[in-house]
Order: sequence, then C-alpha cells, then structure tokens
Amino acid sequence: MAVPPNYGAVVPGNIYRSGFPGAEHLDFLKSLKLKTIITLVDTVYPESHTKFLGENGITHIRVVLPANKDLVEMTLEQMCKVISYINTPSNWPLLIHCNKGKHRTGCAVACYQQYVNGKKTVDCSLEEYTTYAGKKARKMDEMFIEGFDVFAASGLILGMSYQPLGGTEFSLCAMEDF
Ligand SMILES: O=P(O)(O)O[C@H]1[C@@H](OP(=O)(O)O)[C@H](OP(=O)(O)O)[C@@H](OP(=O)(O)OP(=O)(O)O)[C@H](OP(=O)(O)O)[C@H]1OP(=O)(O)O
Repeated sequence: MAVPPNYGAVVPGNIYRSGFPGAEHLDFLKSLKLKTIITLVDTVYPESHTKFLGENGITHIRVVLPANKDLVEMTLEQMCKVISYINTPSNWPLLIHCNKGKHRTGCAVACYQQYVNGKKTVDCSLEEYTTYAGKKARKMDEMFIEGFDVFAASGLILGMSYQPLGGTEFSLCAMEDF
C-alpha cells in the first residue's frame, strides 16, 4: 500500500502526520483505522476523499493555518485550536496533514509535543520539525516553535470545550462559537 507523502507516526497508534494524501493513499489510511483527520489547509477534498471519510465514519476537522512567511504568522489561538483537537483522545487514531507535511504540520506537531511534554522538549520538537521540513525548513517556523508559550496555551486550551461531531467536516469558523 502506498504511504502518503512525508508520512510519520507522532504517537504510534494515536497520532499520525503527513502531506496531503492522494486517492492512492486511502487504502493505507484505512489500515490506520482513523477516527479523525485534521486538515490544516483550505484545499477542497476530492470526492474520493469525502467518500472515504463517510464510508469509514471519519470526522474531518479543518483548521486553516497560514504559512509562517513574509509578513504573515499563525496565531497562538489558531495553534491552540489545533492542539485541542490533537489532544482529545476520543479523536484518536487521528491524522494531521497539510500540503507537504513540512511547515504547518511541522509547527502543529512541534507545539503539541511541547504542550504535552513541557518546554524542556523544545529542542527535540525543533529536531522533529527539521527532520520533516528538510532543506525547506523556515526560520519563521523555528522561531514560532521556539517562542511557543506553553503556559499561555494551557490557559487558552482549557477554555476550548470541544465535542467531536461524528462523520462531518467543520471549519475554524464553526469553532468560533466555542
Ligand atoms: O519556498 P516557497 O515560499 O516558494 O514555498 C512554496 C513551496 O515551495 P516549492 O515551490 O519549492 O515547492 C512550498 O512547498 P515546500 O516548501 O513544502 O516544498 C509551499 O509550502 P507548503 O506546501 O504549503 O508547505 P506545508 O505547510 O504544506 O508543509 C509554499 O506554500 P505556502 O507555505 O502555502 O506558502 C509555496 O509557496 P507559494 O509558491 O507562495 O504557494
């Protein structure tokens, strides 16, 4: 079975990461028995993917993150929304992906790792980022990861109540009510 681009296990059995999966990767994703897919870009899912979600009862969550480049940066609030979904065991096993699985996914995974393991793990979270980003690692991403405020994030995430809606997609705007 073909594996999605830049695929990896963040927490084997619970949390996986990748670039945008193609139709040829859906069989592999089925083998992961996913309950949730978190998409960090606004690329519309093709029919093959929406059919796959419905047939496998997978909840699709979309939180569109901007790229940390030029004059744009993702916000702590946006990152906390992503972490609140990742850190919900009832969503596991889950896949988090963007286009290439380097920048947005890399920042989300690095910040999640610091959130659950503490700021002492900033170095290994940066190492994971650069492992997947390779030569395309961005200084702005690394600065965002290094500057991630675990204490402030904890307060924001505590205030985010979230109940997974089975089998449906909803976007960040739907989250504004929380
Ligand atoms: O270096 P640039 O600024 O030219 O980046 C290009 C492209 O590099 P390429 O042209 O060498 O392929 C990036 O792909 P890679 O660096 O991952 O190879 C891509 O990142 P991406 O796929 O979204 O990254 P993920 O968040 O999905 O991991 C980025 O999209 P944006 O981040 O949305 O701006 C593109 O910017 P633009 O052309 O303005 O759309």
